[in-house]
Amino acid sequence: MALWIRPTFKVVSIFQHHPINPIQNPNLPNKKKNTSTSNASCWSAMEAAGSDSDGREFKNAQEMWREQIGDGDEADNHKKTQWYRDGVAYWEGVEASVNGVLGGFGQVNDADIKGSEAFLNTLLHERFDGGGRNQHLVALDCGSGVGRITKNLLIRYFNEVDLLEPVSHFLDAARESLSQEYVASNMHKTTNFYCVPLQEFTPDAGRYDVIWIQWCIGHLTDDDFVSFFKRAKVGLKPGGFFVLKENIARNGFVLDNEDRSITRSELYFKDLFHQCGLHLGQLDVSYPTWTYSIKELKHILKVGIVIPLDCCSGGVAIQPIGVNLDQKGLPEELFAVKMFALTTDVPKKVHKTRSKAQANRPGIIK
Ligand SMILES: C[S@@+](CC[C@H](N)C(=O)[O-])C[C@H]1O[C@@H](n2cnc3c(N)ncnc32)[C@H](O)[C@@H]1O
Repeated sequence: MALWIRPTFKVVSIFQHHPINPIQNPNLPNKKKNTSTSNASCWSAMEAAGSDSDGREFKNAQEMWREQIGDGDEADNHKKTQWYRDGVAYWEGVEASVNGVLGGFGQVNDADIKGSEAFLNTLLHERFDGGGRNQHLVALDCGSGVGRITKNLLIRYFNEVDLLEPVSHFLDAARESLSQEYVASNMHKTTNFYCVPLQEFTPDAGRYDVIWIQWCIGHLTDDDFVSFFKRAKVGLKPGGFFVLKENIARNGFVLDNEDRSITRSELYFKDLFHQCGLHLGQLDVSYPTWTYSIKELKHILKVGIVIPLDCCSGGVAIQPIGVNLDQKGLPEELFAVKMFALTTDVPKKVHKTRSKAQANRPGIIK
């Protein structure tokens, strides 16, 4: 995808609780600083100005969408159909390899998977007893490309993984490479390979513990984004959740004219989540991520703050990831990448007692 890499953008690493700063790159026109809070319901992210990959400015997302797909009446249907055709046609011209689906940045695969694994591992422990080890876990890998995420991550955690991908030569490559994984792990397997796009997919009710959507939601229009998540919610088991991992625009949005996708800002996403009736899940602050030492966490996540729990266990907890975490360790010329855990549960309030906070003694990662 041409646009998931933006060489002209300077990515400044920020922890998720910091407000989004305006674009710092002097090559880009000055954008108005966003003074709103993250309360999506009282601010319409779609009002924010955006631009396209050729440097054209749009007053707001409505203006851009009107131009790209029309106003939604019958006469405009062909425009929307063309939007999706162009997106798939772009990927049909890309080599079926990890490097191909990562836009020539195959080297980010390791950092991406490590960040995702830490995030997933923490979420599974938060949401399921024993991290779900004694349960039959099922995941859906959306816009799976050649099965990179399933092969390197999901197949190790889930008993069954389904893949959804509209580009048939990617899905064929995934099927082939994952058949070897199946031999290696007789407990875990890929089950269904759906060659359909997200906007046409409805999952079986209650099938999935996790629906993973990475680097593909930018192909969906806002309306289809919302209707996809509304349908997909029904596909979650009780306790199940979505992981959405995506590039984040500093402000508004950036349209890619080549592959017909948009990169949305965090506020834009939050506005859409609100429309979908989804909540950013919450993590228990005191959950120890036993699998990682502080040193490893520093390397993998650079989350800013870790809390040593007790000296004997050596466990550490990630300070509330909220659940919306920056992916670290990617080249600076790429867009910032965030991981969101989305649930249908209304978030619980986290009460921190003074004594616990004192006992945990937060330390800053440098
Ligand atoms: C940047 S690649 C990412 C692939 C995979 N998620 C990964 O991270 O390795 C984007 C993927 O989105 C897929 N895609 C394009 N349009 C889509 C749509 N409408 N619905 C679902 N996937 C789509 C492409 O075919 C491609 O495989």
